Amino acid sequence: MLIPHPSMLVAPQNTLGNDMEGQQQNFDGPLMPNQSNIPSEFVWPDNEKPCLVAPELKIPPIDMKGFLSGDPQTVSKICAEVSEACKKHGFFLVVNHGVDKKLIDQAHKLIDTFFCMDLPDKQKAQRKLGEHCGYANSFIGRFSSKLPWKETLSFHYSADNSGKTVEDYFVNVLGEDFRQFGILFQEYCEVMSNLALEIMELLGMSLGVDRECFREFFKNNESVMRLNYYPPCQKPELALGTGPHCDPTSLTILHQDQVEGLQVQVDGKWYSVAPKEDAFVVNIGDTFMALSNGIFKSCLHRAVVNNQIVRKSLAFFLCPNREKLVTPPKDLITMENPQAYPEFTWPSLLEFTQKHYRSDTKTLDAFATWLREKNK
Ligand SMILES: C=C1C[C@]23C[C@H]1CC[C@H]2[C@]1(C)CCC[C@@](C)(C(=O)O)[C@H]1[C@@H]3C(=O)O
Ligand SMILES: O=C(O)CCC(=O)C(=O)O
Ligand SMILES: [Fe+2]
Repeated sequence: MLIPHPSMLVAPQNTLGNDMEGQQQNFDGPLMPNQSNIPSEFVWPDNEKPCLVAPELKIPPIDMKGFLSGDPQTVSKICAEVSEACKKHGFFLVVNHGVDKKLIDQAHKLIDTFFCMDLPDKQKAQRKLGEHCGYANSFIGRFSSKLPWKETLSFHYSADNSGKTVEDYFVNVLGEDFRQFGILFQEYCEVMSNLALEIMELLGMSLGVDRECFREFFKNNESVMRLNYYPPCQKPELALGTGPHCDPTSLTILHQDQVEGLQVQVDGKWYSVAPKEDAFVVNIGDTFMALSNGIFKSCLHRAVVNNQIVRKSLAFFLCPNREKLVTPPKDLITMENPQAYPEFTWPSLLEFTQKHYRSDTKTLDAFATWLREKNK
């Protein structure tokens, strides 16, 4: 039986406002950006409080067009840069990516439009306990302390051509008035999925396996798109927009607006990743770390907040189709580097992170223990 991570323990009679029918209620915090004091549930312990000014992490800008059309020498240099970054901290930038700037700008504008709506209208998409899609603020009911200072809207994207999952989500959950939202984010997710598959070719070559190996694996991905909205906080030195975590997913393609906030931990120190309008920040998640047999790293990162201005980010989380077995290509399993993690499917890891464990640097190891216990 897995002992729940301490910060997962939620008082059964829950004094913090969520009804026991599993509806996540709302909590002041990020909904009251001008209040001078912040609820104690949003104050992080001293050892996790943010350092608001962190040295900049120098990560390589990877020229995607240069990779896709470059000569062998260019491709080899790019693969070496990606391999070095992914073995060290799992983050790199992608530039010259071919994504229309207008599409990105429209997506950011719709984040503002949605999160500036009245709370009851946002609550039409209210996320339910145990589910990872929908509208959430405060994350009350998930965690009893160390709450993130943010509002989020998350929804599924399915790469198979069966339908328009994103467009349908917005219309079905929020109504016909949101069809334009759905059309925009449907296109945004399709573009992200295509970019992710190109990056999978790059990661395959950087690991020395067949270029098509991971592209094929993620071809019919069932991914998650998340809109992050970080209201100003009057005590930014006490709070965190997103707490320290490793993404449990496979690959994250993040577009930050022009407000600083993303930080990555490297060798125990926090570094900021400066926003660059023409770049996506790409990072390895736990699932891809397992696929790479531990060679590429899924690393701790977080988002700090400020007391002046809203910060927003668009995060596309690539996830394999639910049927896929996450197990490394045979070439990555050697005597020197035996299989690091038991094989699993993404839905089982997702369930673990949604119901049993708060994501950190040990998620995969704790998940392996949980799987062994479950399968005894
Ligand atoms: C499948 C998911 C769970 C989270 C959203 C996507 C991918 C990233 C995960 C998350 C962002 C990692 C940090 C903790 C988390 C609780 C959060 O801050 O939102 C995670 C998301 C979630 O469980 O809702
Ligand atoms: O908003 C950011 O910069 C990072 C958010 C993040 O890490 C996440 O949503 O997983
Ligand atoms: Fe993340």
